[in-house]
Parts: sequence; structure tokens; C-alpha cells
Amino acid sequence: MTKPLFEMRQVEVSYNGEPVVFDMNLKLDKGEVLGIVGESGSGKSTLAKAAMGLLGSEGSVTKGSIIFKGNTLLDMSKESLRRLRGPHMGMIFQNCESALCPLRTIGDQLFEALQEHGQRNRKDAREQALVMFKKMNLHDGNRILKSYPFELSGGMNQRVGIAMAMMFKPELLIADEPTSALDVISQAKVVEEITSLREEYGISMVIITHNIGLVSKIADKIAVMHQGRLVEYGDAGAVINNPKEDYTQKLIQSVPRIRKG
Ligand SMILES: Nc1ncnc2c1ncn2[C@@H]1O[C@H](COP(=O)(O)OP(=O)(O)OP(=O)(O)O)[C@@H](O)[C@H]1O
Repeated sequence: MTKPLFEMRQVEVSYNGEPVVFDMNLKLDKGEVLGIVGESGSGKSTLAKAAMGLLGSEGSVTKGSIIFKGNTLLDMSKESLRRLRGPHMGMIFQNCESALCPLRTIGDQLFEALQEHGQRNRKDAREQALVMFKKMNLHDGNRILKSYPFELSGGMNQRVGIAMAMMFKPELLIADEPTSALDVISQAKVVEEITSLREEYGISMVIITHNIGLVSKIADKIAVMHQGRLVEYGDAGAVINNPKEDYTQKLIQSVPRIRKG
């Protein structure tokens, strides 16, 4: 039996010693898409940050283990984790604009991120960026590279953030509410763009959202969180069409007409 690409075993996460996520058990095989859904405050972002080693000084994993390709992340040094982030495990944030530095151009930030992971040639980096921008429907790539984040629209910054994460073609991409800062039409387009890039590069993904409708279209498995706990977890079709928990039914009822075929 092949080992999962990513796994959480009995994970508890706390802020300042106070647990907010309890007994999380999840598995993701290579090429799979896992949707994590739940209402605001259920612990979804905390889980994503724990997986990426980005909990900050107040937060820590207080029980269990998080395993990526057979390596226990909690045992890794900060430097090894830093090297893993980007080329192996990528992250897309809810608001990519706030993750970008306001004082430097997109091009400088992009090159710096690639340089940190061994890409030294600025011309190659630029070409790679232009290709990825096009795939994200950002057609004026040269202008974007010269722009500061405040010179772009919210939707453009979000696409730039996604393109930057995708440029590394990571084995695992964790997307935390990747479309919630966008209007409904842009949301649908960005989901399509992410899905086609994922298919093209065979990237495994964890998509975190409060909108079960969004993951119903693209996830293979769905995990439902409520008050820091996993309340339902299984194949997306089974969770959507035959939810066992009342809470999942309520989430589904809050979205008009979704069905997984
Ligand atoms: N830095 C922090 N310090 C203390 N408590 C925190 C911190 N960040 C989050 N929490 C708490 O952890 C719990 C889970 O929050 P989290 O942001 O993970 O939920 P979420 O499901 O991602 O919500 P949302 O959909 O609104 O982003 C909440 O009770 C929140 O108040």
C-alpha cells in the first residue's frame, strides 16, 4: 500500500495553551483534492497554518503529528521547513494582497521568492512568470511585473498570489479561502483556473472554505469541521449526497442546488 502524501494524526492545536482544534485525523493521497469546510471560527485556518508551520508565537501543535511524504513536520528545523515551503508545500492565502509587500514591485517579490529556492536567472524567472500569469488569465504580464500591489485590483493580486504559489509546481498546495475576497463571477473563474492548473501539473490540494458548494465541484474528499472538531469526513459524493451529520446537512442547505454526480 502506498503511503499518503500528507497526513494529520490526532492533531490538537492551541493558542497560548488553549486548544482550538482537537483530534484531527486526515489523509491525502498524491493527486487528490481535499476540501475542508466549516463556518467561521471552526479552526480551518489554524489547521492550514499548523500544516505549513506558520502558527506564529502564540500557536503550537500540542498533540499528535503532521506528516508530509513520511517526514514528521514537527521534528523538522525551521530552516528545513522553510526549504519545504514553496517548492514542495505551497500556500494560497485568503487575501494575497496582504501577503505581498506593499513597497516592492510584484516582479521583485516574485524573483526573490524564486531566488530563495535556487532560481538565479532573472530572465528565466520572468518568462516562467509570464507563462503562469497567462494561465491565470493575467494577460498584461509585463505591466504586472512592474506594478506595486496597490496598483492592481483585488482580483489581480489574488491571481498573482496563486500564480506565485503555482510557479513552484508544489506537490501539495494548501489554499485558504482562495476566492472569498472576490466577487461571485471572479470566484467562479479563479476556481476554474486553479482546477485546470491542478490538472495540468498533478498538484495535490487542500482547499479550505466556508462554502461547501465550492469544494463540491472540485474535491475528491470533504472534511467538515465544527467547533475545532472533525464532524464528517469521506468521499465528496457521499458527503454531499448522503451527509450523516445534521451540521453537514445545514451547510449543504445553505448553498442552492449542489449535487456531486
Ligand atoms: N492568533 C490567535 N490567537 C488566539 N486565538 C486564535 C488566533 N487565531 C485564531 N484563534 C482562535 O482559534 C479559533 C479558530 O480560528 P480559525 O481562524 O482557525 O477559524 P476559521 O475556521 O479559519 O475561521 P474563518 O473562516 O473566519 O477564517 C477561533 O476561536 C479563533 O478565535
